[in-house]
Amino acid sequence: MDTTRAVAAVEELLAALEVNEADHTADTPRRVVRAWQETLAGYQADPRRHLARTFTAPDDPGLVVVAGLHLVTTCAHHLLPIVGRATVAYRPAPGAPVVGLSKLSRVVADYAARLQVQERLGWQIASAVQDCLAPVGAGCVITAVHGCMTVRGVRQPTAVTTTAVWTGTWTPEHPDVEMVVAEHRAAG
Ligand SMILES: Nc1nc2c(ncn2[C@@H]2O[C@H](COP(=O)(O)OP(=O)(O)OP(=O)(O)O)[C@@H](O)[C@H]2O)c(=O)[nH]1
Repeated sequence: MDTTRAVAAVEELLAALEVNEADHTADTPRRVVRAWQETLAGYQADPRRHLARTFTAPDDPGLVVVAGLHLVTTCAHHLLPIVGRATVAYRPAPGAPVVGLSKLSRVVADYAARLQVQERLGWQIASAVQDCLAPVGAGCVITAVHGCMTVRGVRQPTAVTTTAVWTGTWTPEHPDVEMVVAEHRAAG
């Protein structure tokens, strides 16, 4: 990120919006750029790196579901927050290794630290698990509230959006998928 240019751009934005709240906005350009550096940190490295370290597992480790992951990302269309929760799941292939559970959360957080649309975010997460671990199936369910639908525009403060992506042999009718969806619901 070109921070000097970004600070100048926010200064220009405030000037163009004709807002000046004296000492309250004097340092706002620098604050805003620091916030964006944090918000967009996911562009700095490949989120899939978190799936490189694996551990041996039983021949048939069964279904792995991590539900209730807190999710904050940014709408690519309006630059407003999307806040919700994600569930990541996979069924390791027989004899295949597994990853540390926290790494699934790290993958979610890294892809979320980019400008996103919800469908693509879920697809990127599920695809990372599928491509890196080659499981029988993988999936990602996201339920989120979009700032662009709540604080502006259609102003629907109670609207929540749920998206689901399945990869490998998983289809919406697969029994594993039913359990993943149930766990996602149960996680609130
Ligand atoms: N599919 C999808 N759409 C999204 C997501 N986030 C925001 N949007 C939508 O992106 C669309 C952008 O539409 P535009 O007509 O270009 O923008 P707009 O005039 O601000 O649209 P309104 O929100 O209807 O006022 C809106 O319908 C948003 O609701 C997302 O994650 N997935």
